[in-house]
Amino acid sequence: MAAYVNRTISMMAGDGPHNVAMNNGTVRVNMSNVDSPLQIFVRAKKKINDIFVEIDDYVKDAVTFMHAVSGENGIATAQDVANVEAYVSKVQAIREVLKRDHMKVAFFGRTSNGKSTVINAMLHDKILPSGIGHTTNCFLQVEGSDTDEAFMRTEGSEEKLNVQSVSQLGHALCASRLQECSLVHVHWPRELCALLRDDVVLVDSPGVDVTPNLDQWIDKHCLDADVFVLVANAESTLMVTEKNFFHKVSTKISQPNIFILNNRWDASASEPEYLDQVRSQHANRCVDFLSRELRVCSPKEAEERIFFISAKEALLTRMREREKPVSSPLLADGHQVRYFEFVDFERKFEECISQSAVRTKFAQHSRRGKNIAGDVMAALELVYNSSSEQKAAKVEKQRVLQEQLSAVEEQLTAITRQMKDKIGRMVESVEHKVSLTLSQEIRRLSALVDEYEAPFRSERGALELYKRALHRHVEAGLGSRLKKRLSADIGHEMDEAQKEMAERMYNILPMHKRAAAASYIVPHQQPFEVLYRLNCDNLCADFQEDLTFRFSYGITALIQRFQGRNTNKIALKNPPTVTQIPPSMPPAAQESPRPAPGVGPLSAEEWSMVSKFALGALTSQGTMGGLLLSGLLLKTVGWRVVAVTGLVYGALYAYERLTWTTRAQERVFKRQYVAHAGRKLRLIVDLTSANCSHQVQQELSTMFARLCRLVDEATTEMDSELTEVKEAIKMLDGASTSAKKLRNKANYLCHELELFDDAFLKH
Ligand SMILES: Nc1nc2c(ncn2[C@@H]2O[C@H](COP(=O)(O)OP(=O)(O)OP(=O)(O)O)[C@@H](O)[C@H]2O)c(=O)[nH]1
Repeated sequence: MAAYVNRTISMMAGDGPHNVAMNNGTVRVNMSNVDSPLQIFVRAKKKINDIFVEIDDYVKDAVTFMHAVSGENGIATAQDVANVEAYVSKVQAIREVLKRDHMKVAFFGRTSNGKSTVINAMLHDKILPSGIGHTTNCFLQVEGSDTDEAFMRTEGSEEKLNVQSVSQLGHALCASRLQECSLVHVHWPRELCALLRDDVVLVDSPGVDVTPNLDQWIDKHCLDADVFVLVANAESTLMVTEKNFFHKVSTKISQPNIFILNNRWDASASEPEYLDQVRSQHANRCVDFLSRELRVCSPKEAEERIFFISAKEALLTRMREREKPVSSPLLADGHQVRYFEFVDFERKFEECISQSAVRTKFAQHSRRGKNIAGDVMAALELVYNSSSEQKAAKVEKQRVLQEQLSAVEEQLTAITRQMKDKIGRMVESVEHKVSLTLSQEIRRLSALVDEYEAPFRSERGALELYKRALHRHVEAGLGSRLKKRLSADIGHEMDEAQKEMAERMYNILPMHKRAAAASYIVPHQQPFEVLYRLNCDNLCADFQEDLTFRFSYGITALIQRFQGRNTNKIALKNPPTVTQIPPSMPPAAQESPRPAPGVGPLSAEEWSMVSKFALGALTSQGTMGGLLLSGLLLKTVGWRVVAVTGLVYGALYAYERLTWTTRAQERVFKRQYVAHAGRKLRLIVDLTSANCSHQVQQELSTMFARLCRLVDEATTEMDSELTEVKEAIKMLDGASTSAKKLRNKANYLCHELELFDDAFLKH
């Protein structure tokens, strides 16, 4: 009772939630809901919706990111992507639920206690059918419509029905009755009602005394209700059927918020003498019911949830206020107090439903939002760690590659320089060796020619055949000798040089390229052979033998011998260079007369003139010279000495003439051939040795170039690998930065949800 008085005084003083003004006995209530406790729910809903929009964007960004770092990039697996992707639909589902989230209040009570009238009063309009007897046939849910249009829909149907038909459909007396458990949605323009505007949904029910299916009701219509209002009849008292219903509710719902309205309190105006006692009796029973029987609140809290009202008067007042036509009689005494209590109920109800709905609906959303952000953050954390680890590994690989690359380049430069020097030295050495060996072989050319033993005939045709065969013999003999002396030696040196080259290159090559270089280290199957061409046919094409018989002691031979000795003396005074004349010439070669023009006491021309003169003088018979010379000799040595000398001379001549056989001719031929071929071969010593050294240079340079190509391929591979590594580092850097940003955004979202909890859930 004290609470009732205090509440009434408070209301009268105008410090209630709605501004109240008295005007000619009519109560006016400010319809503005700016200060309404329902705004807590409205603001909370808006806030959590906004946060979930951000979570939605965040999860989509995370999915895009995960796709980008999966697949070829290999930072995230397909499973990681799928895990994050699953949150997109989850967030969408929560957003859908959030859109539909509202504050639901369900009205229960016996038939004709005035449930529909209470709802109509709260909505400031006569929306639901009411009347004496059993009126409400099914569950009627009044909710806000986003349009100006008022309409209704039956359960499971999208068809919009005229709202006027609610009085038929929901009326128990209507012919087309619905099942009592079925639900009819009544959509009423939000702008016409503050409660609906603030997402409050009011559910009217048939009387709890008209059905045995209370469990079905509860399962279908009560589990998501934030507040229950028991509309009792103040003219009687709480009935067992009503109590039973709420006992069932409290077994299925933990700590339901229950308000008890003792309606029809206007009846007390006709019996004012028992007003306080009846009120006190009702109040005590209700407090006892809530606190002791149902145990849903303390007795003190229960006192705050029990009201004595007249819904009929409240509705009438509000209809008048809105200047709606009403056919109601004059209001009974005390109607203002009852109206204030009705308003007080609304205020308490709003506070309760707002807080309850925020807690029951948004707490779980907030929790799920944090879980989602946390899970996505964990997935991103893994990506961040993975990308950071991979990046560190790539940076290390980049460092190693750069070091390898510069080491290979440095070593290649050094090896190239050293190999160039080595090849140069080898080329010089081979040139010298070939030159020396060929010269030595030329010196023993006479032995080689003497070894040739084909039958010799001086006839022209046979002689030509003999010459050609001799050319081939010399070619083959010289060739095999050179080959024997040079190839093995130079080949060995070549092998050693090539082996060294390959080994040094092998060491700077990466492992997978070494096999190719290793093939060069294996000694050659075919030994290196020096290639040269001694074409005696061409070389000695101008060889012209002279097989004419010449007496050794003839005047001409003597003069020539004398001339040759002098020439030799002259030649010895002016020794030839090594390349011109080898140090030890074969005797046959040395016998060959060589003119030495412009040296000595007599020039070659002078000697020629003298010999011609002498010959001319001695060989022309009957000339004055011959006579003179004969006379001079006879006079000086006597005719006997002349005769003996002539005899010996003639004998010598005869001997030589007789021994001028084919064999002797062959010897002369070979001597002439050796002299000529030796001279010609000496001319090609430099060329041949240069060719051989060039061949060696080619061989070594080609192999070195091949090895360099291997190194080049390796460095190219390393370069491209380095480029790939750099690109991977760039990608991983971007991935870890993005993962970090997204991870931080999850922290921000969790923080936002914490702020939401602080603002709306922790009071
Ligand atoms: N005197 C008086 N009559 C009321 C009050 N509230 C409702 N009534 C009347 O009681 C009758 C039943 O009201 P309803 O609102 O239809 O009652 P209900 O609980 O919805 O009834 P059902 O829909 O049948 O369950 C109507 O004639 C109302 O005018 C009230 O506070 N005082």
